[in-house]
Amino acid sequence: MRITLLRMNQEILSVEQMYRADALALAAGIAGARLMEAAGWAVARAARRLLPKGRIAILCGPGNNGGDGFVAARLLARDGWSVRVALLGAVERLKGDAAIMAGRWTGRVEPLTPDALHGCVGVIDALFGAGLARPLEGAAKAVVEEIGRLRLPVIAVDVPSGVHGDSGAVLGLAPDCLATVTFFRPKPGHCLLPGRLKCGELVVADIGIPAAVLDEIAPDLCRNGPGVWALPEIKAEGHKYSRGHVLILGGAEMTGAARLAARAARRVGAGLVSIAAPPEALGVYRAGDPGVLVASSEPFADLLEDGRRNALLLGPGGGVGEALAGKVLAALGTGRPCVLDADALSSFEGRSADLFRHLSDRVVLTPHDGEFRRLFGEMPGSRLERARHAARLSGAIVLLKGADTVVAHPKGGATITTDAPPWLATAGSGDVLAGLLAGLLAQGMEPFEAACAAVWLHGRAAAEFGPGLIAEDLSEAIPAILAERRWDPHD
Ligand SMILES: NC(=O)C1=CN([C@@H]2O[C@H](COP(=O)(O)OP(=O)(O)OC[C@H]3O[C@@H](n4cnc5c(N)ncnc54)[C@H](OP(=O)(O)O)[C@@H]3O)[C@@H](O)[C@H]2O)[C@@H](O)CC1
Ligand SMILES: Nc1ncnc2c1ncn2[C@@H]1O[C@H](COP(=O)(O)OP(=O)(O)O)[C@@H](O)[C@H]1O
Ligand SMILES: [K+]
Repeated sequence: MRITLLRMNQEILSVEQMYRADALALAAGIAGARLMEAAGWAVARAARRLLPKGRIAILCGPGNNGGDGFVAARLLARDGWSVRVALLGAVERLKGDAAIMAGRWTGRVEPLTPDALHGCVGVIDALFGAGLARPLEGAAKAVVEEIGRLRLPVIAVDVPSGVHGDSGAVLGLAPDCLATVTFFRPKPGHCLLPGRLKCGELVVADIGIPAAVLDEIAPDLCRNGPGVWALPEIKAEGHKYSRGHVLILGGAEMTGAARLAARAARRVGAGLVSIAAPPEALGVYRAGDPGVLVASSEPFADLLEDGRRNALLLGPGGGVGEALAGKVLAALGTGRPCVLDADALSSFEGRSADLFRHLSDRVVLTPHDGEFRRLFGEMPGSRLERARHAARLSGAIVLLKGADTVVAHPKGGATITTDAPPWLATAGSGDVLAGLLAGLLAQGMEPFEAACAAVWLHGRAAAEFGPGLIAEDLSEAIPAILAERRWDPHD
Protein backbone atom coordinates (compact mmCIF):
# COMPACT_ATOMS: atom_id res chain seq x y z
CA MET A 1 0.00 0.00 0.00
CA ARG A 2 1.18 3.48 -0.79
CA ILE A 3 1.39 5.84 2.14
CA THR A 4 1.24 9.40 0.96
CA LEU A 5 2.03 12.10 3.39
CA LEU A 6 1.35 15.06 1.17
CA ARG A 7 3.55 18.11 1.53
CA MET A 8 1.65 20.86 3.29
CA ASN A 9 4.53 22.02 5.48
CA GLN A 10 3.03 19.49 7.88
CA GLU A 11 6.06 17.26 8.26
CA ILE A 12 7.39 16.60 11.74
CA LEU A 13 11.12 15.90 12.05
CA SER A 14 12.79 13.98 14.83
CA VAL A 15 15.72 15.63 16.57
CA GLU A 16 18.09 13.47 14.56
CA GLN A 17 16.35 14.38 11.29
CA MET A 18 16.54 18.06 12.26
CA TYR A 19 20.31 17.77 12.73
CA ARG A 20 20.44 16.10 9.31
CA ALA A 21 18.42 18.95 7.80
CA ASP A 22 20.92 21.36 9.32
CA ALA A 23 23.86 19.34 7.98
CA LEU A 24 22.31 19.09 4.50
CA ALA A 25 21.75 22.85 4.44
CA LEU A 26 25.41 23.39 5.37
CA ALA A 27 26.47 20.91 2.67
CA ALA A 28 24.40 22.93 0.20
CA GLY A 29 26.58 25.94 0.99
CA ILE A 30 24.41 27.76 3.52
CA ALA A 31 26.54 29.06 6.40
CA GLY A 32 25.61 27.88 9.88
CA ALA A 33 25.96 31.43 11.17
CA ARG A 34 23.37 32.53 8.65
CA LEU A 35 20.90 29.93 9.95
CA MET A 36 21.58 31.06 13.49
CA GLU A 37 21.09 34.73 12.60
CA ALA A 38 17.75 33.84 11.02
CA ALA A 39 16.78 31.77 14.06
CA GLY A 40 17.62 34.59 16.47
CA TRP A 41 15.80 37.07 14.24
CA ALA A 42 12.63 34.96 14.39
CA VAL A 43 12.91 34.76 18.18
CA ALA A 44 13.37 38.52 18.47
CA ARG A 45 10.36 39.06 16.24
CA ALA A 46 8.17 36.86 18.45
CA ALA A 47 9.48 38.66 21.53
CA ARG A 48 8.57 42.04 20.07
CA ARG A 49 5.09 40.78 19.29
CA LEU A 50 4.37 38.95 22.52
CA LEU A 51 6.46 40.15 25.44
CA PRO A 52 5.59 43.25 27.44
CA LYS A 53 7.81 46.22 26.71
CA GLY A 54 10.36 46.31 29.51
CA ARG A 55 13.51 44.54 30.56
CA ILE A 56 13.88 41.04 29.11
CA ALA A 57 16.03 38.28 30.59
CA ILE A 58 17.72 36.23 27.90
CA LEU A 59 18.91 32.94 29.32
CA CYS A 60 21.56 31.29 27.18
CA GLY A 61 22.75 27.70 27.41
CA PRO A 62 26.14 26.21 26.47
CA GLY A 63 25.16 25.04 22.97
CA ASN A 64 23.65 26.46 19.80
CA ASN A 65 20.33 27.12 21.52
CA GLY A 66 22.26 29.67 23.55
CA GLY A 67 23.74 31.01 20.30
CA ASP A 68 20.22 31.82 19.08
CA GLY A 69 19.69 33.66 22.38
CA PHE A 70 22.74 35.86 21.81
CA VAL A 71 21.43 36.83 18.36
CA ALA A 72 17.99 37.69 19.78
CA ALA A 73 19.66 39.77 22.52
CA ARG A 74 21.62 41.79 19.96
CA LEU A 75 18.61 42.41 17.72
CA LEU A 76 16.32 43.41 20.59
CA ALA A 77 18.94 45.70 22.13
CA ARG A 78 19.48 47.31 18.73
CA ASP A 79 15.74 48.06 18.68
CA GLY A 80 15.97 49.79 22.02
CA TRP A 81 14.83 46.96 24.28
CA SER A 82 16.48 46.60 27.63
CA VAL A 83 17.97 43.12 27.87
CA ARG A 84 19.84 41.19 30.50
CA VAL A 85 21.88 38.24 29.21
CA ALA A 86 22.73 35.35 31.53
CA LEU A 87 24.85 32.39 30.43
CA LEU A 88 25.08 28.87 31.81
CA GLY A 89 28.85 28.23 31.80
CA ALA A 90 31.70 30.36 30.60
CA VAL A 91 31.73 32.37 27.36
CA GLU A 92 35.17 30.90 26.53
CA ARG A 93 33.67 27.43 26.44
CA LEU A 94 31.16 28.27 23.73
CA LYS A 95 31.94 26.69 20.37
CA GLY A 96 31.28 27.25 16.69
CA ASP A 97 28.42 29.51 15.70
CA ALA A 98 27.37 30.03 19.32
CA ALA A 99 30.85 31.41 20.07
CA ILE A 100 30.60 33.67 17.02
CA MET A 101 27.22 35.03 18.15
CA ALA A 102 28.43 35.54 21.72
CA GLY A 103 31.31 37.51 20.19
CA ARG A 104 28.86 39.74 18.32
CA TRP A 105 27.08 40.56 21.59
CA THR A 106 28.88 43.51 23.07
CA GLY A 107 26.81 43.89 26.23
CA ARG A 108 27.29 42.36 29.64
CA VAL A 109 27.00 38.61 30.20
CA GLU A 110 26.22 37.52 33.74
CA PRO A 111 26.29 34.04 35.20
CA LEU A 112 23.00 32.19 35.18
CA THR A 113 21.31 32.56 38.56
CA PRO A 114 17.72 33.31 39.58
CA ASP A 115 18.86 36.88 40.27
CA ALA A 116 19.17 37.42 36.53
CA LEU A 117 15.36 37.52 36.39
CA HIS A 118 14.85 40.32 38.81
CA GLY A 119 13.61 43.53 37.32
CA CYS A 120 12.61 41.68 34.16
CA VAL A 121 9.10 41.55 32.68
CA GLY A 122 9.72 38.67 30.29
CA VAL A 123 12.13 35.87 29.48
CA ILE A 124 13.69 34.32 26.41
CA ASP A 125 14.56 30.74 27.21
CA ALA A 126 17.59 29.80 25.11
CA LEU A 127 19.02 27.30 27.58
CA PHE A 128 18.59 23.93 25.83
CA GLY A 129 16.96 22.93 22.59
CA ALA A 130 17.46 19.85 20.50
CA GLY A 131 20.59 18.95 22.47
CA LEU A 132 18.86 18.47 25.83
CA ALA A 133 20.48 15.34 27.14
CA ARG A 134 19.39 15.00 30.77
CA PRO A 135 17.05 16.57 33.32
CA LEU A 136 17.60 20.18 34.28
CA GLU A 137 19.65 20.58 37.41
CA GLY A 138 21.67 23.19 39.30
CA ALA A 139 21.42 26.77 38.08
CA ALA A 140 19.21 25.91 35.08
CA LYS A 141 16.70 24.19 37.33
CA ALA A 142 16.76 26.98 39.91
CA VAL A 143 16.14 29.63 37.25
CA VAL A 144 13.25 27.75 35.64
CA GLU A 145 11.70 27.29 39.09
CA GLU A 146 12.03 31.01 39.74
CA ILE A 147 10.38 31.83 36.39
CA GLY A 148 7.39 29.76 37.54
CA ARG A 149 7.29 31.51 40.91
CA LEU A 150 7.44 34.96 39.30
CA ARG A 151 4.93 33.90 36.58
CA LEU A 152 6.99 35.65 33.95
CA PRO A 153 5.96 35.32 30.30
CA VAL A 154 8.47 33.16 28.44
CA ILE A 155 9.34 32.70 24.80
CA ALA A 156 11.23 29.47 24.24
CA VAL A 157 13.86 29.03 21.58
CA ASP A 158 13.23 25.77 19.71
CA VAL A 159 11.67 23.97 22.71
CA PRO A 160 10.95 24.98 26.30
CA SER A 161 14.14 23.91 28.09
CA GLY A 162 13.45 20.57 29.73
CA VAL A 163 11.05 19.34 27.03
CA HIS A 164 12.51 16.45 25.07
CA GLY A 165 12.27 17.16 21.36
CA ASP A 166 11.39 13.60 20.36
CA SER A 167 9.05 12.46 23.10
CA GLY A 168 7.48 15.64 24.49
CA ALA A 169 8.43 14.36 27.94
CA VAL A 170 9.49 16.91 30.53
CA LEU A 171 12.91 16.02 31.90
CA GLY A 172 12.73 17.29 35.46
CA LEU A 173 10.92 20.52 34.77
CA ALA A 174 10.35 23.03 31.96
CA PRO A 175 8.85 26.51 31.83
CA ASP A 176 5.26 27.12 30.77
CA CYS A 177 5.77 29.27 27.72
CA LEU A 178 3.71 31.91 26.01
CA ALA A 179 5.20 30.86 22.71
CA THR A 180 7.89 28.60 21.30
CA VAL A 181 9.80 29.52 18.18
CA THR A 182 11.13 26.50 16.36
CA PHE A 183 12.88 26.29 13.05
CA PHE A 184 12.11 24.75 9.65
CA ARG A 185 9.72 22.03 10.87
CA PRO A 186 8.25 21.06 14.26
CA LYS A 187 9.45 18.07 16.23
CA PRO A 188 7.34 15.37 17.91
CA GLY A 189 7.93 17.04 21.27
CA HIS A 190 5.96 20.08 20.08
CA CYS A 191 2.98 17.88 19.24
CA LEU A 192 2.90 15.27 22.00
CA LEU A 193 1.79 15.94 25.56
CA PRO A 194 3.00 17.22 27.94
CA GLY A 195 5.51 19.06 25.72
CA ARG A 196 2.81 20.60 23.53
CA LEU A 197 1.16 22.17 26.56
CA LYS A 198 4.47 23.68 27.68
CA CYS A 199 5.07 25.31 24.28
CA GLY A 200 2.17 27.78 24.16
CA GLU A 201 1.78 29.18 20.65
CA LEU A 202 4.07 27.31 18.26
CA VAL A 203 5.83 29.47 15.69
CA VAL A 204 7.62 27.53 12.96
CA ALA A 205 10.13 29.91 11.43
CA ASP A 206 11.71 29.60 8.01
CA ILE A 207 15.43 30.13 8.62
CA GLY A 208 16.60 29.38 5.11
CA ILE A 209 16.95 25.60 5.21
CA PRO A 210 15.83 24.60 1.72
CA ALA A 211 12.72 22.38 1.64
CA ALA A 212 14.63 20.18 -0.82
CA VAL A 213 16.53 18.62 2.09
CA LEU A 214 13.29 16.77 2.86
CA ASP A 215 13.76 14.69 -0.29
CA GLU A 216 16.83 13.18 1.32
CA ILE A 217 15.35 12.88 4.81
CA ALA A 218 12.03 11.43 3.61
CA PRO A 219 10.08 12.15 6.80
CA ASP A 220 7.30 9.68 7.54
CA LEU A 221 5.57 11.64 10.27
CA CYS A 222 3.34 14.66 9.91
CA ARG A 223 0.69 16.72 11.62
CA ASN A 224 -2.77 15.52 10.74
CA GLY A 225 -4.81 17.81 8.53
CA PRO A 226 -6.58 18.04 5.19
CA GLY A 227 -3.25 18.08 3.34
CA VAL A 228 -2.63 14.48 4.39
CA TRP A 229 -5.78 12.94 2.91
CA ALA A 230 -8.64 13.79 0.59
CA LEU A 231 -12.24 13.08 1.51
CA PRO A 232 -14.21 10.78 -0.81
CA GLU A 233 -15.77 12.46 -3.80
CA ILE A 234 -19.54 12.49 -4.09
CA LYS A 235 -19.97 11.35 -7.66
CA ALA A 236 -22.79 12.74 -9.81
CA GLU A 237 -23.53 9.26 -11.13
CA GLY A 238 -23.32 7.64 -7.68
CA HIS A 239 -26.07 5.86 -5.79
CA LYS A 240 -26.42 4.72 -2.22
CA TYR A 241 -24.70 1.38 -2.85
CA SER A 242 -21.75 3.05 -4.49
CA ARG A 243 -21.33 5.17 -1.33
CA GLY A 244 -20.78 2.01 0.67
CA HIS A 245 -22.58 0.00 3.32
CA VAL A 246 -21.33 -0.01 6.91
CA LEU A 247 -22.16 -2.94 9.15
CA ILE A 248 -21.94 -2.18 12.86
CA LEU A 249 -22.22 -4.87 15.47
CA GLY A 250 -24.43 -3.63 18.31
CA GLY A 251 -24.44 -4.92 21.89
CA ALA A 252 -27.26 -6.10 24.11
CA GLU A 253 -26.68 -3.72 27.02
CA MET A 254 -24.84 -0.60 25.88
CA THR A 255 -27.02 0.06 22.86
CA GLY A 256 -26.14 3.75 22.63
CA ALA A 257 -22.62 3.11 21.42
CA ALA A 258 -23.53 1.41 18.13
CA ARG A 259 -26.28 3.95 17.54
CA LEU A 260 -23.88 6.87 17.96
CA ALA A 261 -21.47 5.19 15.58
CA ALA A 262 -24.22 4.51 13.05
CA ARG A 263 -25.31 8.11 12.95
CA ALA A 264 -21.72 9.27 12.48
CA ALA A 265 -21.16 6.82 9.63
CA ARG A 266 -24.29 8.13 7.89
CA ARG A 267 -23.43 11.80 8.46
CA VAL A 268 -19.97 11.32 6.96
CA GLY A 269 -21.49 9.94 3.81
CA ALA A 270 -21.88 6.16 3.90
CA GLY A 271 -24.74 5.19 1.60
CA LEU A 272 -26.25 2.65 4.00
CA VAL A 273 -25.64 1.74 7.60
CA SER A 274 -26.83 -1.46 9.23
CA ILE A 275 -26.72 -2.35 12.90
CA ALA A 276 -26.50 -6.05 13.63
CA ALA A 277 -28.30 -6.40 16.95
CA PRO A 278 -28.63 -9.29 19.38
CA PRO A 279 -32.17 -10.71 19.13
CA GLU A 280 -33.11 -9.50 22.63
CA ALA A 281 -32.17 -5.89 21.77
CA LEU A 282 -33.64 -5.67 18.28
CA GLY A 283 -36.55 -3.61 19.58
CA VAL A 284 -34.28 -0.92 21.02
CA TYR A 285 -32.37 -0.53 17.78
CA ARG A 286 -35.52 -0.58 15.65
CA ALA A 287 -36.97 2.24 17.74
CA GLY A 288 -33.89 4.37 16.96
CA ASP A 289 -33.06 6.46 13.89
CA PRO A 290 -35.41 5.42 11.08
CA GLY A 291 -32.69 5.63 8.46
CA VAL A 292 -30.63 2.86 10.06
CA LEU A 293 -31.15 -0.71 8.89
CA VAL A 294 -31.42 -3.21 11.71
CA ALA A 295 -30.86 -6.94 11.43
CA SER A 296 -30.35 -9.76 13.88
CA SER A 297 -26.70 -10.44 14.62
CA GLU A 298 -27.37 -14.18 14.92
CA PRO A 299 -25.97 -15.89 13.02
CA PHE A 300 -23.35 -13.23 12.31
CA ALA A 301 -21.78 -15.21 9.48
CA ASP A 302 -24.96 -14.78 7.43
CA LEU A 303 -24.66 -11.01 7.63
CA LEU A 304 -21.06 -11.15 6.47
CA GLU A 305 -21.96 -13.13 3.37
CA ASP A 306 -23.20 -10.05 1.54
CA GLY A 307 -20.00 -8.44 0.25
CA ARG A 308 -21.76 -5.14 -0.31
CA ARG A 309 -21.45 -4.60 3.44
CA ASN A 310 -18.01 -3.32 2.69
CA ALA A 311 -16.87 -1.76 5.98
CA LEU A 312 -17.27 -3.46 9.34
CA LEU A 313 -17.21 -1.93 12.82
CA LEU A 314 -17.10 -4.09 15.91
CA GLY A 315 -16.62 -3.20 19.54
CA PRO A 316 -18.64 -0.19 20.68
CA GLY A 317 -20.89 -1.47 23.46
CA GLY A 318 -20.21 -4.98 22.20
CA GLY A 319 -19.62 -6.63 25.59
CA VAL A 320 -16.21 -8.11 26.38
CA GLY A 321 -15.95 -11.86 25.94
CA GLU A 322 -15.66 -14.93 23.79
CA ALA A 323 -18.81 -14.22 21.80
CA LEU A 324 -17.47 -10.87 20.61
CA ALA A 325 -13.98 -12.27 20.01
CA GLY A 326 -15.49 -14.95 17.75
CA LYS A 327 -17.39 -12.35 15.75
CA VAL A 328 -14.24 -10.25 15.41
CA LEU A 329 -12.36 -13.18 13.90
CA ALA A 330 -15.28 -13.89 11.56
CA ALA A 331 -15.30 -10.25 10.43
CA LEU A 332 -11.53 -10.29 9.87
CA GLY A 333 -11.93 -13.46 7.84
CA THR A 334 -13.82 -11.51 5.18
CA GLY A 335 -10.73 -9.41 4.39
CA ARG A 336 -12.93 -6.32 4.25
CA PRO A 337 -11.85 -3.04 5.87
CA CYS A 338 -12.59 -3.35 9.53
CA VAL A 339 -12.56 -1.07 12.57
CA LEU A 340 -11.98 -2.74 15.92
CA ASP A 341 -12.80 -0.50 18.86
CA ALA A 342 -13.44 -0.73 22.59
CA ASP A 343 -14.73 -4.18 23.65
CA ALA A 344 -13.50 -5.79 20.44
CA LEU A 345 -9.98 -4.95 21.64
CA SER A 346 -10.52 -5.73 25.31
CA SER A 347 -11.90 -9.16 24.37
CA PHE A 348 -8.37 -10.14 23.36
CA GLU A 349 -6.71 -9.12 26.63
CA GLY A 350 -4.10 -11.71 27.55
CA ARG A 351 -4.25 -13.39 24.14
CA SER A 352 -3.48 -10.64 21.68
CA ALA A 353 -1.47 -12.99 19.46
CA ASP A 354 -4.76 -14.72 18.57
CA LEU A 355 -5.92 -11.41 17.17
CA PHE A 356 -2.68 -10.20 15.61
CA ARG A 357 -2.30 -13.17 13.32
CA HIS A 358 -5.53 -12.15 11.57
CA LEU A 359 -4.71 -8.46 11.14
CA SER A 360 -3.54 -6.50 8.12
CA ASP A 361 -3.34 -2.87 7.06
CA ARG A 362 -7.02 -3.09 6.06
CA VAL A 363 -7.83 -3.10 9.78
CA VAL A 364 -7.79 -0.10 12.11
CA LEU A 365 -7.52 -0.60 15.86
CA THR A 366 -8.82 2.41 17.81
CA PRO A 367 -7.78 2.00 21.46
CA HIS A 368 -7.65 4.64 24.15
CA ASP A 369 -4.72 4.26 26.54
CA GLY A 370 -6.50 1.70 28.72
CA GLU A 371 -7.52 -0.52 25.82
CA PHE A 372 -4.05 -0.12 24.38
CA ARG A 373 -2.52 -1.49 27.59
CA ARG A 374 -4.94 -4.40 27.62
CA LEU A 375 -3.93 -5.37 24.12
CA PHE A 376 -0.26 -4.47 23.98
CA GLY A 377 0.77 -4.51 27.65
CA GLU A 378 3.04 -1.87 29.17
CA MET A 379 5.25 -0.46 26.44
CA PRO A 380 8.08 1.99 26.99
CA GLY A 381 8.43 5.21 25.02
CA SER A 382 6.28 8.12 23.95
CA ARG A 383 2.74 7.68 22.64
CA LEU A 384 4.17 8.06 19.15
CA GLU A 385 6.72 5.31 19.69
CA ARG A 386 4.14 3.07 21.33
CA ALA A 387 1.59 3.51 18.56
CA ARG A 388 4.25 2.85 15.94
CA HIS A 389 5.53 -0.22 17.74
CA ALA A 390 1.99 -1.53 18.20
CA ALA A 391 1.26 -1.08 14.50
CA ARG A 392 4.40 -3.01 13.56
CA LEU A 393 3.65 -5.71 16.11
CA SER A 394 0.01 -6.22 15.18
CA GLY A 395 0.26 -5.53 11.45
CA ALA A 396 -2.77 -3.22 11.66
CA ILE A 397 -3.17 0.52 11.61
CA VAL A 398 -3.21 1.78 15.18
CA LEU A 399 -5.18 4.87 16.08
CA LEU A 400 -4.16 5.66 19.65
CA LYS A 401 -6.76 8.07 21.02
CA GLY A 402 -6.10 10.93 23.40
CA ALA A 403 -5.34 14.63 23.51
CA ASP A 404 -2.53 13.93 21.02
CA THR A 405 -4.06 11.15 18.93
CA VAL A 406 -1.50 9.20 16.92
CA VAL A 407 -2.32 7.18 13.81
CA ALA A 408 0.44 4.75 12.88
CA HIS A 409 0.75 2.52 9.82
CA PRO A 410 2.47 -0.85 10.25
CA LYS A 411 4.89 0.08 7.47
CA GLY A 412 5.97 3.29 9.15
CA GLY A 413 3.92 6.38 8.28
CA ALA A 414 2.29 8.21 11.17
CA THR A 415 0.38 11.37 12.02
CA ILE A 416 -0.21 13.30 15.21
CA THR A 417 -3.34 15.39 15.69
CA THR A 418 -2.53 18.54 17.61
CA ASP A 419 -5.75 20.54 17.50
CA ALA A 420 -8.51 18.43 19.07
CA PRO A 421 -10.21 20.33 21.90
CA PRO A 422 -10.29 18.80 25.40
CA TRP A 423 -14.10 18.80 25.60
CA LEU A 424 -13.97 15.82 23.24
CA ALA A 425 -13.35 13.82 26.40
CA THR A 426 -17.01 12.91 26.91
CA ALA A 427 -18.69 9.51 27.00
CA GLY A 428 -19.57 8.20 23.56
CA SER A 429 -17.22 10.45 21.63
CA GLY A 430 -15.00 7.45 20.80
CA ASP A 431 -18.03 5.63 19.37
CA VAL A 432 -18.66 8.57 17.08
CA LEU A 433 -15.03 8.49 15.94
CA ALA A 434 -15.30 4.78 15.14
CA GLY A 435 -18.46 5.47 13.14
CA LEU A 436 -16.86 8.28 11.16
CA LEU A 437 -13.97 6.01 10.33
CA ALA A 438 -16.21 3.14 9.23
CA GLY A 439 -18.25 5.58 7.13
CA LEU A 440 -15.13 6.77 5.32
CA LEU A 441 -13.89 3.21 4.79
CA ALA A 442 -17.22 2.28 3.23
CA GLN A 443 -16.71 5.08 0.72
CA GLY A 444 -13.47 3.52 -0.39
CA MET A 445 -10.85 5.58 1.42
CA GLU A 446 -7.59 3.84 2.20
CA PRO A 447 -7.66 2.80 5.86
CA PHE A 448 -4.68 4.93 6.96
CA GLU A 449 -6.06 8.04 5.30
CA ALA A 450 -9.58 7.29 6.53
CA ALA A 451 -8.28 6.97 10.10
CA CYS A 452 -6.47 10.32 9.89
CA ALA A 453 -9.46 12.02 8.25
CA ALA A 454 -11.87 10.65 10.86
CA VAL A 455 -9.71 11.93 13.70
CA TRP A 456 -9.46 15.35 12.11
CA LEU A 457 -13.20 15.64 11.34
CA HIS A 458 -13.98 14.50 14.89
CA GLY A 459 -11.72 17.16 16.42
CA ARG A 460 -12.93 19.82 14.04
CA ALA A 461 -16.57 19.01 14.80
CA ALA A 462 -15.85 19.38 18.50
CA ALA A 463 -14.00 22.65 17.95
CA GLU A 464 -16.84 24.06 15.83
CA PHE A 465 -19.43 23.09 18.44
CA GLY A 466 -17.44 24.36 21.40
CA PRO A 467 -17.61 23.54 25.12
CA GLY A 468 -20.75 21.88 26.36
CA LEU A 469 -20.42 19.29 23.63
CA ILE A 470 -21.96 15.86 24.15
CA ALA A 471 -21.31 12.90 21.89
CA GLU A 472 -24.63 13.32 20.07
CA ASP A 473 -23.58 16.80 18.90
CA LEU A 474 -20.54 15.58 17.01
CA SER A 475 -22.35 13.99 14.09
CA GLU A 476 -24.61 17.01 13.76
CA ALA A 477 -21.58 19.25 13.35
CA ILE A 478 -20.20 17.15 10.48
CA PRO A 479 -22.34 18.52 7.60
CA ALA A 480 -21.07 22.08 8.09
CA ILE A 481 -17.50 20.85 7.94
CA LEU A 482 -18.14 18.80 4.82
CA ALA A 483 -19.83 21.83 3.28
CA GLU A 484 -16.54 23.74 3.52
CA ARG A 485 -15.63 21.61 0.50
CA ARG A 486 -18.61 22.67 -1.54
CA TRP A 487 -19.91 20.18 -4.04
CA ASP A 488 -19.59 21.43 -7.57
CA PRO A 489 -21.38 19.39 -10.25
CA HIS A 490 -18.79 20.58 -12.77
CA ASP A 491 -15.77 19.36 -10.77
N1 LIG B 1 19.33 22.33 13.69
C1 LIG B 1 19.20 23.49 13.07
O1 LIG B 1 18.83 23.52 11.96
C2 LIG B 1 19.49 24.73 13.80
C3 LIG B 1 19.59 24.72 15.18
N2 LIG B 1 19.71 25.82 15.89
C4 LIG B 1 19.73 25.77 17.32
O2 LIG B 1 20.64 24.82 17.78
C5 LIG B 1 20.05 24.10 18.84
C6 LIG B 1 20.72 22.79 19.04
O3 LIG B 1 22.01 23.10 19.47
P1 LIG B 1 22.96 22.05 20.18
O4 LIG B 1 23.03 20.85 19.37
O5 LIG B 1 24.23 22.76 20.44
O6 LIG B 1 22.20 21.70 21.51
P2 LIG B 1 21.62 22.62 22.70
O7 LIG B 1 20.16 22.36 22.80
O8 LIG B 1 22.02 24.03 22.59
O9 LIG B 1 22.27 21.98 24.03
C7 LIG B 1 23.45 21.29 23.99
C8 LIG B 1 24.34 21.67 25.16
O10 LIG B 1 23.63 21.62 26.36
C9 LIG B 1 24.27 20.69 27.28
N3 LIG B 1 23.19 20.06 28.00
C10 LIG B 1 22.21 19.28 27.52
N4 LIG B 1 21.31 18.97 28.48
C11 LIG B 1 21.76 19.59 29.61
C12 LIG B 1 21.28 19.68 30.92
N5 LIG B 1 20.14 19.10 31.29
N6 LIG B 1 21.98 20.40 31.82
C13 LIG B 1 23.11 21.01 31.47
N7 LIG B 1 23.61 20.97 30.21
C14 LIG B 1 22.96 20.27 29.30
C15 LIG B 1 25.07 19.80 26.42
O11 LIG B 1 26.12 19.41 27.18
P3 LIG B 1 26.74 17.91 27.18
O12 LIG B 1 25.56 16.96 27.17
O13 LIG B 1 27.53 17.87 25.93
O14 LIG B 1 27.48 17.88 28.43
C16 LIG B 1 25.48 20.74 25.29
O15 LIG B 1 26.60 21.47 25.67
C17 LIG B 1 18.62 24.01 18.44
O16 LIG B 1 17.78 23.68 19.52
C18 LIG B 1 18.39 25.40 17.91
O17 LIG B 1 18.06 26.29 18.95
C19 LIG B 1 19.70 27.13 15.26
O18 LIG B 1 20.80 27.84 15.70
C20 LIG B 1 19.67 27.18 13.78
C21 LIG B 1 19.71 25.96 13.03
N1 LIG C 1 -7.93 15.96 26.44
C1 LIG C 1 -8.39 15.62 25.23
N2 LIG C 1 -8.22 16.46 24.20
C2 LIG C 1 -8.69 16.15 22.99
N3 LIG C 1 -9.34 15.00 22.69
C3 LIG C 1 -9.53 14.12 23.67
C4 LIG C 1 -9.06 14.37 24.98
N4 LIG C 1 -9.38 13.30 25.74
C5 LIG C 1 -10.02 12.42 24.95
N5 LIG C 1 -10.11 12.90 23.69
C6 LIG C 1 -10.75 12.24 22.55
O1 LIG C 1 -12.08 11.86 22.92
C7 LIG C 1 -12.39 10.58 22.41
C8 LIG C 1 -12.74 9.65 23.58
O2 LIG C 1 -12.90 8.34 23.14
P1 LIG C 1 -13.07 7.13 24.14
O3 LIG C 1 -12.04 7.21 25.20
O4 LIG C 1 -13.16 5.91 23.34
O5 LIG C 1 -14.47 7.47 24.82
P2 LIG C 1 -15.84 6.66 24.79
O6 LIG C 1 -15.47 5.23 25.01
O7 LIG C 1 -16.62 7.22 25.94
O8 LIG C 1 -16.49 6.90 23.50
C9 LIG C 1 -11.19 10.13 21.61
O9 LIG C 1 -11.35 10.46 20.25
C10 LIG C 1 -10.05 10.95 22.20
O10 LIG C 1 -9.02 11.17 21.27
K1 LIG D 1 15.04 26.47 24.84
